[in-house]
Parts: sequence; C-alpha cells; structure tokens
Amino acid sequence: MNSNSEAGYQRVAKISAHLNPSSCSMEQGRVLGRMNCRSKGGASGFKVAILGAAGGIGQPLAMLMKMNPLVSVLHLYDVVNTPGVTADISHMDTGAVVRGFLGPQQLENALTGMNLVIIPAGVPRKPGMTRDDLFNINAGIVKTLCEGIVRCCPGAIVNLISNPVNSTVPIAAEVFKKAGTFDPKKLLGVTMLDVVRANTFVAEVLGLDPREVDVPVVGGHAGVTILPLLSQVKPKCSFTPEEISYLTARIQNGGTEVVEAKAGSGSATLSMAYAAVKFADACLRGLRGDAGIVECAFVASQVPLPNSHPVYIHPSATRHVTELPFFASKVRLGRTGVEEIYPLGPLNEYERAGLEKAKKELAASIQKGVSFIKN
Ligand SMILES: NC(=O)c1ccc[n+]([C@@H]2O[C@H](COP(=O)([O-])OP(=O)(O)OC[C@H]3O[C@@H](n4cnc5c(N)ncnc54)[C@H](O)[C@@H]3O)[C@@H](O)[C@H]2O)c1
Ligand SMILES: O=C(O)C[C@H](O)C(=O)O
Repeated sequence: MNSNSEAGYQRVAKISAHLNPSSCSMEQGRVLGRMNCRSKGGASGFKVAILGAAGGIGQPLAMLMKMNPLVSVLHLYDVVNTPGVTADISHMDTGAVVRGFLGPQQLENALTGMNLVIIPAGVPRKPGMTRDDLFNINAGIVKTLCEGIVRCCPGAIVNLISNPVNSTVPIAAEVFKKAGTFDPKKLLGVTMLDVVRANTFVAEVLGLDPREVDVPVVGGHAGVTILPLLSQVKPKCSFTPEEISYLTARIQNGGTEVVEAKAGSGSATLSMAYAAVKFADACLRGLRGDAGIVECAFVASQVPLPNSHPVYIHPSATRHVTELPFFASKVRLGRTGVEEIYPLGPLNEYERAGLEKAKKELAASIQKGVSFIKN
C-alpha cells in the first residue's frame, strides 16, 4: 500500500468508527473519525429501530429496511452479534445511516428518537411446539423492550412480530397502559405473513399471479385464530368446498409447514422478513401522509380507549369489530398510525363458524397476556 492509499484507508477507517458508536472499539487509534465526516446522514426520512436485529428474521429485515428509501436512520439492537451485522449492512450504498447497539445498557440509545420500532426479538418454535409454548420466554423479552419504548420513544409506532402475537400484543398494551403512554393507534401485531401466504396459496389454486390477489386474513396469528376470508378475495372469485378446506388449513398451518421443513433450526425467517418490510413500509407511507393504505394487523379494536386517542371505527361498522379487546382486522394506516378499523364485512356460514372458534382461543390468549403484566 503506498502512502496515499494508506492515508485514504486511515481516513475511511476512522470515519467508519465514529459514524457507528458500537464499532468504535474495533477502530480506535486511527487518524480521522466519522465525527469529521462532512455528511452526518439521516437528513430526512424516518428513524426505525429493529429489536432482535441479529436473529433469523432480524438480519434479512435489517437488510431490506436499509434498502427502503423512506428510512433515514436504522438502529439495530440485539443482545448478541450486532457489531458484525451492523458493519456488514452499513456498507450497502443506500441512504439510511445504520447504527448498532448491543445489550441492555444500549437499549435506550437504540430507541431514543425512533418513529417506528419493529420487534422480532425472542425464541422461535421447534417441531411439535405451539406458538403459546414460547410465551414463558418471549413474554418477559417483550415486556422489557416495551418498557424501553415507554422511556425513550413513547410516541413511536410499534410493529410486534415476537410470538405468540395473540398474547405479546396485549402484554405490550398493558406495559404502555401502566406507564400512561398507551395509544392503541400505534401498537400493531404483525399478521402480514398470514396475508402473504394466503395470497400465494390462493393464487396457486386459481392459477393467478400472487401480486394480483388480495385475501383479507382476520382474527389472530395462531392456528384456528388465523381466519382467511375467502368469500372476500379480490379479484372476485369462487371456490369449491374442497378448495376452501384445503386453503383454510394450509393458511392456518403455514407457520407449522415451515417449522417442520426446517426440522429444528427455527421457523419462517425470510418470508417473515419480506412480510415485515411490506408492513413496515405501509406504516411509514401512512406516517408520510399517503392516502388509502389498508393492511391487516392485530390491533386493539374496542372503544372507548384510555387516554385521548380513541380508535376510529368505520361508521358502517358495529361499535366493536368483535367483543374481544384485540382482533386482527383490515386497518387504514395514516399519519397517526391506525386511523380506521374496518368491519369484518359479510361472512358465509363456514367463516362464521371459524370466527366462533377463533374468538374462543383468542380470548384465552389475550387474557394470558394481560394477566402476565397485571398479576
Ligand atoms: N408474527 C409472525 O408472523 C412471525 C413470523 C415468524 C416468526 N415470528 C416470531 O419472531 C420471533 C423471532 O424469530 P427468529 O426466527 O428471528 O428467531 P431467532 O432466534 O433467529 O432470533 C431472535 C433474536 O432475538 C434476540 N433476542 C433475544 N432476547 C432478546 C432481547 N431481550 N432483546 C433483544 N433481542 C433479543 C436473539 O439474540 C436473536 O438474535 C419468534 O418469537 C418467532 O416465533 C413471528
Ligand atoms: O410458525 C411460527 O412459529 C412462526 C410464525 O408465527 C409463522 O407463522 O411462520
């Protein structure tokens, strides 16, 4: 290396160290720092944190969010391996500035000032387990992370991926209620993977391009609580009774299909990262003020709600989507988060029976989450 290129190398190395606090220890002793760099980055756009960023979902999710032009700052937090993931992703020549945060002592720095927090932290299933079997470990993880959100970015939109979603969302809500920061418009359980799967499987049966298909999936995110509304598929179409039972079972068991295929090495990560980014992008476009953004999500769907931000229910809806305090529905996303929750629409007999089963299991999962914080 000649002296010119050596000087150039030192300049770049030191710039890199200062732009990324978590990598400073690797870079100490070099001449020029990132502090001296002319570009400070993150000028416009949204600030997004991923908690659990070094995991199976977290890594591809971080990569895809780094590619999202709406993101100006991307914070990657985990209890392991964030320096490596951050260094790697930060070299992508896209706009977002990436910073890594490692361990609980850096959680507050990871969260401060964020507009959107995406949480895929927690353990995944192995074959033979239900999502509820993850409760004992993941409930505590979600509680701790949400307490951090209360302290550092109580106004952020939260996209909660960690399972069991039917219980972790009520846990998050209780943590926020306890702190007086709960805004039901801003807490969204991510059920997008159910919609992504439903679009794919329905398209396969109909011989269509999945990008042309839109299947509403309501209820929750576990087994029978996953309720595809095949009578409302767009484009308008009809199914035989055999197709309906095949599709319903495959959509409800999509997660288990992947868990079994992975044979002990985890659950869906790549399709989940894709779904999470699709959903996060919709939330960011809503925050930006784009009109007509409608997606399915597991949200608090009862009014009136504490504090001053009642969720607006579509005028043609009954007052509650169901009698349950949380339910996955089609929601319209806007500048304040969930700005409208759509009613279920007309259900056929098969779907009405599915809804009754879903509600029974959902009620117990929601109560389990609420009790975890209250008791
Ligand atoms: N909502 C959905 O549709 C959906 C889909 C797939 C997976 N999941 C769930 O997402 C979760 C993550 O799955 P995965 O495959 O990425 O698991 P993983 O084990 O590969 O990654 C989880 C990551 O979380 C981190 N983590 C653990 N405790 C943490 C803490 N206290 N703070 C921050 N990070 C912490 C781990 O270090 C790890 O890097 C699981 O609970 C899984 O069931 C949900
Ligand atoms: O099935 C799982 O455990 C992970 C996730 O909820 C999924 O639907 O793929």
